[in-house]
Amino acid sequence: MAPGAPATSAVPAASAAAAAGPQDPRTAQERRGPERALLVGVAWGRGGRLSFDERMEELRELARSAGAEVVGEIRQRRGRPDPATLIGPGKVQEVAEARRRLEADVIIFDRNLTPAQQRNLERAIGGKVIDRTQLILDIFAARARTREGQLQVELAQLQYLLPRLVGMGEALSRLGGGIGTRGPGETRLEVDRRRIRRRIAELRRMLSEVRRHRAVQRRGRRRAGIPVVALVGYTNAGKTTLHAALVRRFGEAAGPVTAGRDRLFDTLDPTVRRVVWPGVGPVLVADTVGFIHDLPPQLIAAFRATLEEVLDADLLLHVVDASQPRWPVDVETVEAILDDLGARQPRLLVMNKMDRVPGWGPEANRPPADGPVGGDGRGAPGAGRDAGAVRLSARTGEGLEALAAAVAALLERGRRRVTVWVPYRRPDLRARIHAAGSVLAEEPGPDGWAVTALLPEAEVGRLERSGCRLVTAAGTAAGAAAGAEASS
Ligand SMILES: Nc1nc2c(ncn2[C@@H]2O[C@H](COP(=O)(O)OP(=O)(O)OP(=O)(O)O)[C@@H](O)[C@H]2O)c(=O)[nH]1
Ligand SMILES: [Mg+2]
Repeated sequence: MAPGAPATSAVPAASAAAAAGPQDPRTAQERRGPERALLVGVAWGRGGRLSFDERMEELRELARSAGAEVVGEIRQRRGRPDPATLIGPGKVQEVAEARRRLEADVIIFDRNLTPAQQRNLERAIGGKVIDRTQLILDIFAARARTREGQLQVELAQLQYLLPRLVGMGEALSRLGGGIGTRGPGETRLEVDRRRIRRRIAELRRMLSEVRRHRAVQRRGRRRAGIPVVALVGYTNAGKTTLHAALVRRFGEAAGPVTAGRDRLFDTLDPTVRRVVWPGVGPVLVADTVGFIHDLPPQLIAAFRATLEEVLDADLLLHVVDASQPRWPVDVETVEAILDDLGARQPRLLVMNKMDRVPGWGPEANRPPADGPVGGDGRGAPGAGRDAGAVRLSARTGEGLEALAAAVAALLERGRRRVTVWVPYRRPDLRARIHAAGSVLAEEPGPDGWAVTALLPEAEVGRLERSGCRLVTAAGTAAGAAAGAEASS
């Protein structure tokens, strides 16, 4: 690979590109389909929890999910990263040559680049260089559907961009239209930076407005007292597929359910659907954005509010792609992010895609007679990360009953299912029941409400002392209403 060698290439698309000529104003995409990406991986020290291969495989998936075609991959192992260019100078040359040879439109680094490293690399390589964070931001930008999601992504992008605007034109021209376009002088840049800061402030204002609105919705939901179960987990674990399966199986009315797609970060905005959970009653099931290792900090910050809303749930179903040997690492990654977000509620591990695990049958889930459900089909229950997990296939629906039972048990844990009679003159007590537990049913009687709810034991005693009457320890709403009438 002599420097300056002619850009001969075995790639058929090259001839189309050559025919288009250097003056062709069309973008790479218009000329020849997907953007051609060259991946660069760097490993140093003992590496992280994922192997080099696993990280590069994930980068490949991310690039594919962003709509790019991966045309090559270059790796380097080093004692430590080069402060100026991350990879060594010789490797930079190799990447520059590969870019020309493979006619790559974009070089994607597996590691996050400082603004200076990115600038140095773009100069030396002579093409667009982006890092993993920017790749993920691009995917998010393409996926955001709700207004809040779009505002959050734009905010994260601008926050990422701001420190990269220092004395450079490439980053600006990369934006295409919109904020600050190509070839600015220093003065122009100053203006653009100001405009970006103004836009960031504006986005923050709009987001807080949207969030106020969400808070109102959430309060309404709390008042309704319906338990919320949120599906969380690594990207591509099968959350959306499981969400759809649950809605199909337990949903009230058949509505449009979107199926998950095999691409990373397919779901960006939380989707909440109401189902009737066996043994529990109405339950809201929320599908959420997937997590990934080394999640860009800008994105955590931007999506914090959305995630916190979801983390308000009564129970988290942590969905895992159990068909991947690396699943324990993914579990750790997700648990760590949940801990960071301050998630306190019970979590149930759901080992998904079991249809791909040889030798599995849904009977591997022990009957939910007592205690945590699940059990290891292959090893001793109670041992390892998957202790107490439920195994299922969201795709085939096998194992959904075991999940249903496990969730019902967890939602009732530490709470008692009671029907209490609340006199009409004590709306405060009715409000207290709503605040303290999950209301399953309410029926008006001649002189009070019969409220059936899952309540903490202590709260049941407090209510009795305050003038509520326990109608039945457990029973149907209809029976409770009859009881309330009889006792009035
Ligand atoms: N074989 C098999 N494939 C599954 C199963 N569940 C999901 N998948 C596939 O896995 C891929 C990802 O599924 P999704 O439901 O989109 O995953 P997700 O967790 O919602 O992903 P993000 O929204 O990107 O975080 C899709 O191609 C699904 O068809 C399963 O039980 N078995
Ligand atoms: Mg999804």
